[in-house]
Amino acid sequence: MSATPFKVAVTGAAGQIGYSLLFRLASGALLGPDRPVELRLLEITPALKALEGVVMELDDCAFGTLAGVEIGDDAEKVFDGVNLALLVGARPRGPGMERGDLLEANGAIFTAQGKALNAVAADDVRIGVTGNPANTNALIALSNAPDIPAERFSALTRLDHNRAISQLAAKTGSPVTDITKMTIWGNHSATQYPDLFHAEVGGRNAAQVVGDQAWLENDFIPTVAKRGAAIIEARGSSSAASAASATIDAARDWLTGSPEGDWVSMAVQSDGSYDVPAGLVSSFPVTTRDGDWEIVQGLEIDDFSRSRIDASTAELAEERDAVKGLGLI
Ligand SMILES: NC(=O)C1=CN([C@@H]2O[C@H](COP(=O)(O)OP(=O)(O)OC[C@H]3O[C@@H](n4cnc5c(N)ncnc54)[C@H](O)[C@@H]3O)[C@@H](O)[C@H]2O)C=CC1
Ligand SMILES: O=C([O-])CC(=O)C(=O)O
Repeated sequence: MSATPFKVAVTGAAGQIGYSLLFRLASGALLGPDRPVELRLLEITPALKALEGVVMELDDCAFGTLAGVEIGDDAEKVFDGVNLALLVGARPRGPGMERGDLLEANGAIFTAQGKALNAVAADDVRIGVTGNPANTNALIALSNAPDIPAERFSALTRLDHNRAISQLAAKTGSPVTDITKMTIWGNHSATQYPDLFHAEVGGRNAAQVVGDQAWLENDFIPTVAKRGAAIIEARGSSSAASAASATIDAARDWLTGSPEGDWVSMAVQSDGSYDVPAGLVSSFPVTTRDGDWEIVQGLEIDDFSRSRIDASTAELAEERDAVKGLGLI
């Protein structure tokens, strides 16, 4: 076992996602059984007591991979020397709200946390944003952390990616392990574009295997894009365990590499690839290796896909303009 613990910060650690995420991190789901993990947990002051209870439960699991836990309400202390920061803490939406409605309420959190990471995180830090609106929160955080390379920030669209895989597997009667090359383009919002034209089922083109454009347009895309709202409607609160699981999937693949011959979806700052305006944090197909990512190049984008990608990135541009107007970036 490598002796140096990998330091992982989690914000909003006493929340719903935190309650699922922390136990997976502590049990080695990120880097396996041979790498100890130290947890640094950030909460707002009134939630620290609840967080103490969660830490008691973490102790009670006696995880062999958990090298230590620190909690606090001071971002500069909690983020000191962290190798990975999972920014989860933010107010979730309720019924009838869109994720963009959270921009103002949550934007200030990511300004402060970007600054704190800039000041004290480890040189190799990677930052994954789960708190909504995730893409624009990531843009706020990276804009407030000028000394951390922008490519160290990403926002979570892996949950959408996993949802799309699950829907396609059910439709085609295939195991999820047969589905590859899934892509979520754009914003983690109802405008996102889950793309079946480049996905594969058992190595065959998914759109052709499905052979049903009406299902693709009227069923698959809206089911994936509105899954968060459907869960809020059914559960009374937003997805938590699946969001925690996707947060781990995304961070693990970022740090250890995407599967050979496949790719994953991550929202990263656009370099203008696929005519997504440079600077926006938008979801792309990416391959990852050793903590770096690369946008998959050369995919052919037909008119249908083009209009969907453009609609979602137009929404991201509006969100960027709104946070600019609020002085957050
Ligand atoms: N990107 C994605 O796929 C998904 C994102 N989400 C988002 O994740 C976020 C968290 O969701 P839940 O855990 O269900 O919410 P929750 O309300 O259960 O927990 C959020 C926690 O964040 C804490 N918090 C608030 N401000 C903070 C700050 N400045 N610093 C540290 N902690 C702070 C709160 O005290 C609370 O404990 C929400 O924004 C939700 O919309 C949820 C599901 C999927
Ligand atoms: O829908 C929400 O507000 C929570 C979320 O991001 C998701 O489940 O995708």
